[in-house]
Amino acid sequence: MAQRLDTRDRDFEARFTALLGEKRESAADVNDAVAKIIARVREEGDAALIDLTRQFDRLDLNETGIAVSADEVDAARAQVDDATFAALELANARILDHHSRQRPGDDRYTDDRGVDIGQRWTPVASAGLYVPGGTASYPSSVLMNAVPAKVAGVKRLVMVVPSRRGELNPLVLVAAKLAGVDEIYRIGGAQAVAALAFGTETIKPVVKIVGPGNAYVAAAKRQVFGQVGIDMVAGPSEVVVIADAENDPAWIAADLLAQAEHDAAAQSILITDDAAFADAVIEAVESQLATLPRAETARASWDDFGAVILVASLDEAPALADRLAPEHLEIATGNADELTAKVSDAGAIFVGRYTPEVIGDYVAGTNHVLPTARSARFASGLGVLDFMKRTSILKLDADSLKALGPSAMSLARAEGLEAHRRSVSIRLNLPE
Ligand SMILES: NC(=O)c1ccc[n+]([C@@H]2O[C@H](COP(=O)([O-])OP(=O)(O)OC[C@H]3O[C@@H](n4cnc5c(N)ncnc54)[C@H](O)[C@@H]3O)[C@@H](O)[C@H]2O)c1
Ligand SMILES: N[C@H](CO)Cc1c[nH]c[nH+]1
Ligand SMILES: [Zn+2]
Repeated sequence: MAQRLDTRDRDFEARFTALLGEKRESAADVNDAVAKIIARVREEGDAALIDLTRQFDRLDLNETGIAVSADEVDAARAQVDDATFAALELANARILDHHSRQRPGDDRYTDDRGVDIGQRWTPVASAGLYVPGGTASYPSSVLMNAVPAKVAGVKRLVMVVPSRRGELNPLVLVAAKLAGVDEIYRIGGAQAVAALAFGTETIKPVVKIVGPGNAYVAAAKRQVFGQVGIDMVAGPSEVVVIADAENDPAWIAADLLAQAEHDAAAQSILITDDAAFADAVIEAVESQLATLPRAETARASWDDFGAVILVASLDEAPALADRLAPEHLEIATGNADELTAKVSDAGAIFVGRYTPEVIGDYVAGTNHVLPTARSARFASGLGVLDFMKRTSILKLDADSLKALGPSAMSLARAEGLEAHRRSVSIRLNLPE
């Protein structure tokens, strides 16, 4: 069962601090193994991909080819029923709509010294999208990663997805086509990340790699950073639910389990001001676990990392939420808007009793790739800006150079950089 805390207990601060410091990811050191895999892909290219895929995914790429063909993608549609396809189309359209609003604007103006100054946004030339395929497959994550890239204007979008024993979820391929992915390769793990970063005979390198994955994928992304850009390294899922006693305990229990079923290392936390309601939610979690297909995973997550925090007043909840900085925060209280305004550190906030986090996972339109492990204190969810970069633009004429140049020369002299000083003075015809 989840641990219980009460802000009125004398040991609360110590226990809450321990909860914040908890490491939920495997401590196993995968870095050395990943470094070796990356080195092999750099040296041997496709041959390393073929060998490592045989070893880790039990698939012979000599038989299937590394690339997924357009015919295979088209054939996948026939394996998806119409209702599921319609749901995918709705999700795609809403994610597209919402992310279109994130497109940044360029800026160009002339300041009071006559300097023409501004900034311009351009997309990265190519992006690699890692789609996990080890233990579960996530068509929704294909859309969440690919759509913002398309909205940003990325010209070449490359997807990698492991195909264990040759199996590929047809909905993943259908989602890739819907979102406009250009190339798909049936490889996974650190070798796929290395191929995207350095290229092989078959795969041209990309300039940015995004997408969630297991510890090997995360370590590989960290190791290739610099050669390519990466998004955040998102870890196991988490949710904090702030709820008053007016909720149906079964609804709140369902929300806690929706996160717990992702991963044994996922974390679900309830904050409430009513002890009897807390008991009722815990009871509902137990009864729902009895019929949950992924009960083993959800049970492990709830028992090992779940928590129920009792507060004297819900006014205490926003500060606790900020300290937890969760990936997802649900606020199911009568004054949900008021509490929402008081929280600043959360990846995404779901406001009110009728906004389960799961709607954000699939069809709301907001992105479900969000910062975990308290990184919402400094990071944001995946969005259009992750696929763009900003270039500043300056244009001076003789007069504006005369207006600004002398100050630049003074600062250059102060830094002992004479060539810098001369680069200005030579244009202003000033003496050496
Ligand atoms: N935050 C999100 O939005 C989000 C969404 C979906 C999934 N996820 C997370 O992504 C992860 C997916 O993990 P997964 O394992 O199912 O799939 P995965 O595709 O990330 O990993 C499978 C690959 O791992 C490599 N691998 C496995 N064992 C290895 C070993 N011993 N040595 C070297 N390489 C090895 C293999 O190459 C294999 O192809 C989960 O933790 C899940 O919670 C997060
Ligand atoms: N909740 C996950 C992100 O934390 C995303 C997801 C995909 N499918 C279902 N849920
Ligand atoms: Zn989810």
